[in-house]
Amino acid sequence: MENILEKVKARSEIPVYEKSIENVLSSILTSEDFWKIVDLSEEPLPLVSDIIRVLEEEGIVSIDEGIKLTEKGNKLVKEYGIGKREESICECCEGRGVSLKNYQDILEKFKEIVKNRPMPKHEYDQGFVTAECTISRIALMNSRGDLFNKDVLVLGDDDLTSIALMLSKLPKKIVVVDIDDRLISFIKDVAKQLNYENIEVITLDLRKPLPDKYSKAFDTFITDPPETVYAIKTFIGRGISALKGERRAGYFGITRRESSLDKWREIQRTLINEFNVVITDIIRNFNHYVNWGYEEETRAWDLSPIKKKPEDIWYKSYMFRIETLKDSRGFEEEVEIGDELYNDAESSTT
Ligand SMILES: NCCCCN(CCCN)CCCN
Repeated sequence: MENILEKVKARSEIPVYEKSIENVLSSILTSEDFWKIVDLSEEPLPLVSDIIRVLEEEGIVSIDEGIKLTEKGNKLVKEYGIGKREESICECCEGRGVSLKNYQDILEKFKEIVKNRPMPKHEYDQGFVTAECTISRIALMNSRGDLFNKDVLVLGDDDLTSIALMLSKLPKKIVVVDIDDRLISFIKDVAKQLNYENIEVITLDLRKPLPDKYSKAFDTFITDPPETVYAIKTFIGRGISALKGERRAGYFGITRRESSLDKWREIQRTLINEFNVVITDIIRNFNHYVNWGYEEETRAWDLSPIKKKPEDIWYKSYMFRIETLKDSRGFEEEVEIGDELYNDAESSTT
């Protein structure tokens, strides 16, 4: 195992541990599909690709239709006591911990309305979550008292969470900002169809600070940012600076696909030490992303050992909930960056 670890370290910019290799081997015991192996391993996609390359060089896996252990590979996992990865996800809530029993009518209406939604754009790292996930977000936020009669801010909305919020009739007011005019006009049209007045929909580039009128104006924000350090500051930092004051809530998705645990620790440091908020929830794989269609254009495709588009949902993120306390603060500066907003050593689907 030592020599495998050294070889992967030589190839990858991403921190790699023995556990990273164990996670990949354990996932290969469960599935020979690359996307599923990435999903189960919970290591960043580029690192999984490097590990599989080294395992192939060492004759531990063979790659043809799928990724499989060789005789030598089976001996290795026995020697190291590595077993197959069993997830045991709850069939009822898909692991989210919220029931949609009281949200069935909203779910059906939402599915109907979004049938002709704008398709994901690679340019903006778009990739929307399933309808069940979007409505589960409403159930989750409502369960924490963060929606009823509250002012809610949606920072980036290719998921169309704002439409689910309108259907719920829970918020006092909704403000949606997005960089993509297709989404802005789609959401505006739906608001008109629903005769929903308490919503503002505006085009904004979050590299710039929010307009003053949105500073300290909201009780709750939700966002689903790219996962570079800049994106965490500009999406989540803006959200926090938009909250009215203490004991307000923020929700956002963070993946293991594009963020190593080393990056998770940096993100958590930023939340605790820079923004001075508290993390109240981290719900594993709460967000499930529908395959977005531009796979072949992404680095993930180049890194995949087998050029086969994913069939099932493999890309998921954890839902974080934070609350502000005394002297919590957001991020108000402008950032002069280009695609570093979307790309770093660990990203691969942006
Ligand atoms: N590039 C395809 C997947 C994008 C996922 N990221 C944007 C999601 C917007 N709904 C978010 C990753 C989790 N923060």
